[in-house]
Amino acid sequence: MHINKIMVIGAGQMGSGIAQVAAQAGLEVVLNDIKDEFVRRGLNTITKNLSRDVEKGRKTEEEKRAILARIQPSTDLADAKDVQLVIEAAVENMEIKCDIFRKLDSIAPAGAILATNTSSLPITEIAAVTKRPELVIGMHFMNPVPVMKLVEVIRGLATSNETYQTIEELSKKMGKVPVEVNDFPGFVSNRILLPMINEAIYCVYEGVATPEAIDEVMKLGMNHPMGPLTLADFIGLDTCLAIMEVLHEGLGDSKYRPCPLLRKYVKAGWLGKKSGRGFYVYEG
Ligand SMILES: CC(=O)CC(=O)SCCNC(=O)CCNC(=O)[C@H](O)C(C)(C)COP(=O)(O)OP(=O)(O)OC[C@H]1O[C@@H](n2cnc3c(N)ncnc32)[C@H](O)[C@@H]1OP(=O)(O)O
Ligand SMILES: NC(=O)C1=CN([C@@H]2O[C@H](COP(=O)(O)OP(=O)(O)OC[C@H]3O[C@@H](n4cnc5c(N)ncnc54)[C@H](OP(=O)(O)O)[C@@H]3O)[C@@H](O)[C@H]2O)C=CC1
Repeated sequence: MHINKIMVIGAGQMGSGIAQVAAQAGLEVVLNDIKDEFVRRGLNTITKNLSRDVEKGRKTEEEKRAILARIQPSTDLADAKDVQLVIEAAVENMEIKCDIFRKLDSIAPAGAILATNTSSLPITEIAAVTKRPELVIGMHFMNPVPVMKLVEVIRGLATSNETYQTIEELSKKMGKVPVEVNDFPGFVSNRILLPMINEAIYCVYEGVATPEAIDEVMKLGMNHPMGPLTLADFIGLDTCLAIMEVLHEGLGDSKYRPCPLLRKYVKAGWLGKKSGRGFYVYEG
């Protein structure tokens, strides 16, 4: 299927990044969130990223303007009425995602693909709330989207080969490398990454070392670009907790139990970089 117009739902750190790379690839993008101020915040992030590209000589001012002109703000899901693809990147919450997919199923044209950027939630279950499960798929980008090469493409039980191929091609068009995985809790990326992050949080909880020391060990000792606690703050501690809950419940093994300190931080509203405080404090 040829795709030239898409909707991205959720203008947070992931949604804004996805909208940016899609517009850079020449697609018309409707960027949707529940409040206008969230859409504006997303557009500001995109503008900042593009301005940095212009400063570094990677894009011209004209290219920047053309990319921004392809992104249309929206706070109404009904704007999905003429798109060929929706990529949902709202919060990691099954009820919210199912609600969005139910509504989209009645709004988006027949034949439109409904993709989710979920980090861990079951694609098959999200697909089951629609009457088009063959057109539902996981399209899991990595943070920060403009920089990271991977898109994990997750087939639900009913996802058709045609849907898979369309998303595979589109990921390449967006400058990404698609990797096919099946629908299991946390897929591959977060099945492996999040237990490491959770274990790092246990190290803080049990007083094994300070957050700074733990991050130094993993950066200098394992050559990770960011230590696991910096990365947790970067992902968002609410998202990290949601993923651990999915692994714990979905795989039924106590080795995936979320660290109580992670729960406590999320309850306190310490969500990491996006809220100004997590394992570290962030200015501005
Ligand atoms: C939770 C999930 O479901 C899945 C996930 O996404 S898990 C998270 C996966 N992501 C990671 O693991 C990221 C790990 N961290 C890194 O790779 C690096 O620290 C990083 C790429 C984020 C930053 O790299 P760095 O070398 O430390 O910093 P910096 O020099 O500032 O940035 C490198 C480049 O990335 C760009 N960049 C950094 N952050 C960016 C952002 N948020 N948006 C856009 N571009 C960004 C910079 O402009 C810079 O570009 P140039 O070199 O071309 O000028
Ligand atoms: N953070 C990461 O590293 C990664 C996250 N993901 C996944 O991407 C998704 C988004 O994560 P992320 O961008 O980090 O989260 P953010 O909290 O940055 O952004 C989520 C955005 O969605 C909005 N939102 C909430 N409910 C709705 C709704 N019903 N309709 C439209 N928008 C809504 C939020 O508004 P409000 O602020 O009001 O809640 C917010 O603006 C999650 O599923 C997450 O698991 C995938 C890969 C990496």
